[in-house]
Amino acid sequence: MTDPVIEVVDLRKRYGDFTAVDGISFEVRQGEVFALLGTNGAGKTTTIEILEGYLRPSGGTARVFGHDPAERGPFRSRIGLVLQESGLFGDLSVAETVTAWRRFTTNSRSLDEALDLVGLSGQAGTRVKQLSGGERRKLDLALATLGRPDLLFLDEPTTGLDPEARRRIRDLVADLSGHGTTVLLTTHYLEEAQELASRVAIMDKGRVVVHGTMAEVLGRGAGRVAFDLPEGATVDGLEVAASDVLTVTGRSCLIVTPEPESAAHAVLGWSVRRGVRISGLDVRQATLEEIFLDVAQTGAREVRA
Ligand SMILES: Nc1ncnc2c1ncn2[C@@H]1O[C@H](COP(=O)(O)OP(=O)(O)OP(=O)(O)O)[C@@H](O)[C@H]1O
Repeated sequence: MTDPVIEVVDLRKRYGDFTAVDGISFEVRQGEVFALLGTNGAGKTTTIEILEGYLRPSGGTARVFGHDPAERGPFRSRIGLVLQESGLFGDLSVAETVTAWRRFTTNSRSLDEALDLVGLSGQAGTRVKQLSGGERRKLDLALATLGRPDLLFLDEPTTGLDPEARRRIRDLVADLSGHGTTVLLTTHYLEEAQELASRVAIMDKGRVVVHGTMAEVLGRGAGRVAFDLPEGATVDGLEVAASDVLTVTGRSCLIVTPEPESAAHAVLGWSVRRGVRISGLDVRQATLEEIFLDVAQTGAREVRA
């Protein structure tokens, strides 16, 4: 296997007495989209800023392409950044901004290609200060991808965007990843992370509490089996496993279960035996959002997939 693009081992960051990052470890491998998720204040931005070389850790190690991220080496030209706050000159037009950045970017995309990539061609002449919040994020992304980086840090790249713009950015990230770009993504849109990321870490209070491939992480959460009873029927005789929780609200039934397939078998067997014609049977794994909410509610409970 190739060396990891990012390697974090027992990383710590203290601000005075406060520990913002409390001994986290993870790896990001070449070509993957890695989602670093967490509650507000969990320590994601602090971690990213260490990886970007803006902050020094208080302990542990962080390596990017095998280097200390604070080094000013040539490896830095392989990295693109979209920060939560970007400092651009409001009086320049979009085209002037991209043109200025092209001057100090090696192997740069053309102006037209850069704007087309993020859907900003129609705003080439607009001043930066007149862009909407979403258009501004698109410009950030155009600048971050101008030099065709091997590694892209995306800190909440779609915050404030409308659904169509978010879809476009999602497609762009998937496309960049498909062409070998490694992406470290933070977002509060969990369905976005679930769609894009192949691996995920969820942070809470400075610690990584869930970590693994997306399939491993989703497989650890409780799944759902839902169905509707016919008029007048009850769930009498339906036996669920000890780990399952069955809730009946009117005619709607929901089983929360670590084994959704087995629970669905039990429901179907019961329905045939008893002659109860159920409808709307829906069987699914936990979503990333449900797992995230579980983390947020139960706090820092070390779960490693
Ligand atoms: N310079 C600083 N001095 C003191 N505390 C800080 C400093 N920067 C961040 N913190 C604290 O460290 C904690 C982690 O902050 P961080 O910005 O990394 O969280 P986050 O996971 O990115 O949160 P969000 O999702 O809200 O952006 C927070 O409690 C924050 O208040």
